[in-house]
Amino acid sequence: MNVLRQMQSFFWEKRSFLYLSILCLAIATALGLVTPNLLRTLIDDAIQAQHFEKVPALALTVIVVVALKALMQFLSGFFGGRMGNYLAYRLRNGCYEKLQVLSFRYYDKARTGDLMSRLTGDLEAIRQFIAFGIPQILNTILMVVFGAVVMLYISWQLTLITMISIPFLVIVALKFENRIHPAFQEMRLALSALTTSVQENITGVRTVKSFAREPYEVDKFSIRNERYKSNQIFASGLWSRYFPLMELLACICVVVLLGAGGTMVVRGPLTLGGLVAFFSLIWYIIGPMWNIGYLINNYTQSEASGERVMELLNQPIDVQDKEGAIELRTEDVKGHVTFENVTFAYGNKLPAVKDINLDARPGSVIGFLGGTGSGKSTIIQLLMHAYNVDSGRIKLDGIDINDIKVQSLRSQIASVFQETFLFSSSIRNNIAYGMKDVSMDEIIRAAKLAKAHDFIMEMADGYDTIVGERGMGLSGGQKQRIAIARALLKNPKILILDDATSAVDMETEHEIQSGFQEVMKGRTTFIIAHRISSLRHADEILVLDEGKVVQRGKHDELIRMPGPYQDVYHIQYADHIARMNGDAGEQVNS
Ligand SMILES: Nc1ncnc2c1ncn2[C@@H]1O[C@H](COP(=O)(O)OP(=O)(O)OP(=O)(O)O)[C@@H](O)[C@H]1O
Repeated sequence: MNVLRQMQSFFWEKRSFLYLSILCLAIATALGLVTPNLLRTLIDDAIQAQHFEKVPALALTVIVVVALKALMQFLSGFFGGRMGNYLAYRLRNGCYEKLQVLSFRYYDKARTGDLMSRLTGDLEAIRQFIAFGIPQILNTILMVVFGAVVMLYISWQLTLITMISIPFLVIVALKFENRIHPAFQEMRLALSALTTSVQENITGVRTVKSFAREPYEVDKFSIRNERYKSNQIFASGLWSRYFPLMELLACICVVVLLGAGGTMVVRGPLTLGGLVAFFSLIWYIIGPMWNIGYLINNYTQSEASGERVMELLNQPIDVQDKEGAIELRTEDVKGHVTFENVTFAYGNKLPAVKDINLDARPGSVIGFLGGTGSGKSTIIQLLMHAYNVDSGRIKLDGIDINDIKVQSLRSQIASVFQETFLFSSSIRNNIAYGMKDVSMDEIIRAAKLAKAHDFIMEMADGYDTIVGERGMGLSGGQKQRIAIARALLKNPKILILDDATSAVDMETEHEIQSGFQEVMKGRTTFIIAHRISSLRHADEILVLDEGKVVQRGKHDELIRMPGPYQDVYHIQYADHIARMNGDAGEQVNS
């Protein structure tokens, strides 16, 4: 119920649906109690008293009551369904919006499958509970309470016998619930393992095939499938034992009641009509009793689902706008980036970057070089305010980025990452991603600068070609060129190229970079590269090792300085250096 209270804001606007659903249900329950009484009147006052002229009117009343009851049940389901759908719709939107604003720190730990199941399975459980669970629980309470009152009115002795048998029914229902609940949970886990293996197999189909692991994958799937099957068989075994047992208990109760009730009719304190009415009421009470286990299960499951959804919605946002944060005006932004003694660690790990200082003047190009895990990407993430720094400050045009609205800061930055993500949409939409009112000419211009135009035009549908999930159907280099076009179209003040040209050949890299130089004039650019050729023209190169800057300077200075930069240069330019030395030797000899 606490969860429901937390969800209040999501359904409060349409609470009238819930009230209407409950009202219709209460009317349906009340009408349900009328039928046994009509039966009693029919038998006692019409048939036994031989007033047969009353029969048509009574029969008609029964039909009207039953029809009205059906209408009320329909309306209760209709309004409950509306309410459940509305709540699920609002929660789904709320969760998705939350996913957009959650910080990178959350995504570092989040699992895709888990988030997907919150937005689908858990929301569906909540919807079902609101639409059907709540009305059913109320229905059970109303039926048992009102049914018992009417039964007491007919015969307190028979009611007493019924009440003695009810605890047995409830105990069996709860025992069954205790066993079926873990079985269902186990079944959910088995199903989730099964779907994960299908999902991973499809996503990683190339890896599976290249390692010829198909038989292993089939075996893995078979084991999981077997587990799911066993769980299902176990659960259906429980069901098949439960219902006959409940039926048996109910029948014993009916037999005892028949004996006692029959004796009472014979001896006189109960009329025949009263006995028939009592018996139809018995099923009125026993039916909901059978469902008690299911209802408790439904409630606990939806509560757990509600908690999982609320946990997502209540997730603290690590990076968010401070009160009074500034909205940057694009035309005023110059792109002057400074890092002052910046240190940052992911979680409880050792710092990923330590004491970083840099001063990137507007329009300058800053390069980063360093081994894997040396902290290059982390510096870029911090500049985008993906995480809060642990100490030090990052400034844009002299303003601490903590004082700038996150969206406003990021809208000044365009990045091309090592791994290009393309959406399953047209190439045109992928290039124009996140931009409004972009003309086709602008898209083509950006694609030409990124050297993507020619290969796009070779495709059957050109810019309207739909790329598959994650850019399937395009080569790594082609994907990267589309990502570069996307960044160029944004025309940012700050451009980040995180190993952006790693998937294209040297010649294309050179071509793209000459395009960059043309377009990036007057913009601050950060380049992470493993190839020295990408960094040659940088105004300053920072060489990183284990999160610290170990060398800095321009290319020409660094190649003369013994150290990691020179080592990399020697490795990458061995041929060139040998050739240069050869030429120099020949010149000396001649
Ligand atoms: N999301 C993360 N959560 C926890 N630790 C991380 C995360 N991202 C990076 N790290 C750690 O931070 C350190 C620096 O990583 P970073 O990605 O900045 O290196 P890099 O120089 O860009 O490496 P590469 O060239 O391989 O991309 C590494 O030790 C890495 O394991």
